[in-house]
Amino acid sequence: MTVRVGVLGATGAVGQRLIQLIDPHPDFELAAVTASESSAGKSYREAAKWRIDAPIPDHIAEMEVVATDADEVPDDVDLIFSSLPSSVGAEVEPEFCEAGYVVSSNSSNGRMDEDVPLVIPEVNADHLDVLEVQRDERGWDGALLKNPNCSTITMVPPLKALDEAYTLTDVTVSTLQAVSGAGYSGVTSMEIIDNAIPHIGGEEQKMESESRKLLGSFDGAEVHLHDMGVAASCNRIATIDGHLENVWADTADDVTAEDAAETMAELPSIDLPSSPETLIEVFEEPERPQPRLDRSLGNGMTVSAGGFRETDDGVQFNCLSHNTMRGAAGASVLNGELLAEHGYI
Ligand SMILES: NC(=O)C1=CN([C@@H]2O[C@H](COP(=O)(O)OP(=O)(O)OC[C@H]3O[C@@H](n4cnc5c(N)ncnc54)[C@H](OP(=O)(O)O)[C@@H]3O)[C@@H](O)[C@H]2O)C=CC1
Ligand SMILES: N[C@@H](CC(=O)OP(=O)(O)O)C(=O)O
Repeated sequence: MTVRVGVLGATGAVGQRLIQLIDPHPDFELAAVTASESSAGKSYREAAKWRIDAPIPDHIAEMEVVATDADEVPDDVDLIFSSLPSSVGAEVEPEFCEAGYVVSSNSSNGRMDEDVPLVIPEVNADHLDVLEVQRDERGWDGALLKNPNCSTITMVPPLKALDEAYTLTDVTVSTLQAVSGAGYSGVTSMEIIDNAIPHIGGEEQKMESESRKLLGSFDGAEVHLHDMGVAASCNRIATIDGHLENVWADTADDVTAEDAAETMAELPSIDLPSSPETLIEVFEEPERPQPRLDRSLGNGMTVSAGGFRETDDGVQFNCLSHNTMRGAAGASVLNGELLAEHGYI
């Protein structure tokens, strides 16, 4: 089955990654690219400041960028990927859903809404059926599915492994986040070179709330948040891609460093085209994972972990993932594959 797809915000940092993933995708065919009014009417080549180290596929370079409006997207598009600034997403995503489009969104608006599923397919695919509640409540033919924040996505698969085996009680995390997370015009070179910035607006709150929703349970009517405590501290550093995180996970049951590592290495992946064969790559070397060396594992979809150490209440470890692949575009594409597998498109 070929699914015709559109990308909202196709010229941005995440939008370009979406194009890169959709072009060779076995089941998806790109049919529409949207951006702001200032890009509408231009060819994709003219509108996008292409920053990926592989050329823009020729046929996509010549596509016309249209305004981000449901009337501008062909009716035979089955699936929309959204990578808009969240203020724009909050306005237009519901309009697309109301017009009948199924939307897999990477933008942060609505992630904690009770009738919006927030999903990492390898972690909580069962939450997808929140869409039934959403359709009942909102009367949409379309649907809105979200993937989480890129820093949250990095730590949640390792936490899922620990929670299944030892039950998490408290999590503390400190991040070292790449500049691509802020988008192309997010931080200037004068701000970040020879520097680190110990503040990323709203990021800590997202990690603290989204992780509890992802590891929560869905009873068929609502998602109950996990009752663990989560405290986050977020920092921007001068890497291009790849968020590295130091995590302290307290558990109800005793856990050794070796057992924690083994539990993570054994967390299964799933059978979707964009899922990596190994979901969590566990390193024995204490200095791994590192952004430059490990962000591209599993085509940027593998999470890596290492540096395991027992603490008084649980275990400490480091983890890493590619923020624009596993943390953004890859996450949305994987959610699109899940929607197709479950018959939502
Ligand atoms: N970068 C990352 O690692 C991650 C980003 N995200 C989220 O993904 C979303 C996109 O981020 P990113 O790609 O980095 O952002 P960019 O700023 O790089 O791209 C934004 C995109 O949205 C379009 N756009 C901007 N304003 C409007 C508007 N008023 N109407 C229609 N389209 C508009 C832009 O078009 P134009 O080119 O015409 O301006 C561009 O295509 C954000 O919500 C971000 O928080 C989430 C996880 C990770
Ligand atoms: N804030 C993240 C990226 C991002 O845009 O996250 P969100 O999808 O939650 O808005 C970062 O700076 O690395």
